[in-house]
Amino acid sequence: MNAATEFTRTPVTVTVTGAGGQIGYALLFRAASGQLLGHDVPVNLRLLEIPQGRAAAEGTALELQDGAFPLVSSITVTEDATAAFDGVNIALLVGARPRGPGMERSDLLEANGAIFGPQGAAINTGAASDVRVLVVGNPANTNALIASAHAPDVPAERFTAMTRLDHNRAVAQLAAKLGVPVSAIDGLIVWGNHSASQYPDISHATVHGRPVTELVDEDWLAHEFIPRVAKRGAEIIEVRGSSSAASAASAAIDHVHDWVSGTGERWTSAGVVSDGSYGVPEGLVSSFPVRSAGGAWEVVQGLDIDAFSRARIDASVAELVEERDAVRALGLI
Ligand SMILES: NC(=O)c1ccc[n+]([C@@H]2O[C@H](COP(=O)([O-])OP(=O)(O)OC[C@H]3O[C@@H](n4cnc5c(N)ncnc54)[C@H](O)[C@@H]3O)[C@@H](O)[C@H]2O)c1
Ligand SMILES: O=C(O)C[C@H](O)C(=O)O
Repeated sequence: MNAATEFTRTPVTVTVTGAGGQIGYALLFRAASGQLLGHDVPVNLRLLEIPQGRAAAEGTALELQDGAFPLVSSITVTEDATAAFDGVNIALLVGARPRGPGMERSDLLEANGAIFGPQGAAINTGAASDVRVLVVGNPANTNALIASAHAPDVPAERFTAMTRLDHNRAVAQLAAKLGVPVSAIDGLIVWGNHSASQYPDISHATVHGRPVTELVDEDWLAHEFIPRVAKRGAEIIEVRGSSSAASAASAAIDHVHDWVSGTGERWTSAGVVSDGSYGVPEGLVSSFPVRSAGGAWEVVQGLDIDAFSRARIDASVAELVEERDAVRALGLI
């Protein structure tokens, strides 16, 4: 729509599913402004919706046009996954089926399998060779596993799940407790599933280079910090009346930006396919401590895991194994 005539770079194609929803509304404007991929990178924005969400996505597209973003090369709204993912470089899979009244967890997995399987297949067929996928829609880790299983020609490490919101929440809680800016904290980790079983781990974290474990007590850690971070999604729903949206969009921007641009020596957390590191079964999409270099995530290796951490990592990974086994039993992977 807006011709990015002054940019000589080929536009990067960014597809957002669930584009008519809350997160889509917050995410697309930041992608349009250059915060996702850089302030010199033009973008083609593809907005994928289902019929019920189409009008909202069309409205968002009109507002994106009205933003007159110099980096936006084109805006397309579609209900066709094949068209949405044709040539896609960055796929942000946000649209998902929320748990409805009377729905069991297996119903939720099955309903989302029907979304993420075909979307994975459409990515397999049409995506650009450098495609990078971030799954935001819940249950994010297992949805990423499903999508990846339907995209055998795309390297599994290109499918990731968002645990950056959990990471950011943990950093913010710790910074508030210690009375320091968030930028002073490094080495924090979120392990496992994006669910209440996740383990926000401070045992390797530093503040201004000093170990955080010297500054907080175990009681606060076990009874305040860990449950507060792990249940923050529920707290937001209770206070706000709907689930986190702008903070989730912000975390998605952080995840993709760091993936593409690199983290340097700093760590963050991301749901990535396990290579067996830290005893997490190979092939599961689990949250790990990661750095990004050369456009690829790498798990930070060689960390000592104490008994307190081991038990919590194992519990969250056990939940991921259960989810994987459930979607396997349903024939979704
Ligand atoms: N990983 C995280 O940290 C995190 C954080 C917050 C929310 N979430 C999850 O993100 C998802 C989206 O949240 P939201 O607040 O934007 O929800 P929302 O209900 O406002 O929007 C979701 C949109 O997805 C659309 N949609 C459903 N199925 C689709 C499909 N097959 N293809 C394309 N679009 C489809 C719906 O029509 C709707 O417009 C939810 O699953 C939520 O639980 C994850
Ligand atoms: O917890 C939820 O259902 C919403 C989301 O995953 C969140 O972490 O805010």
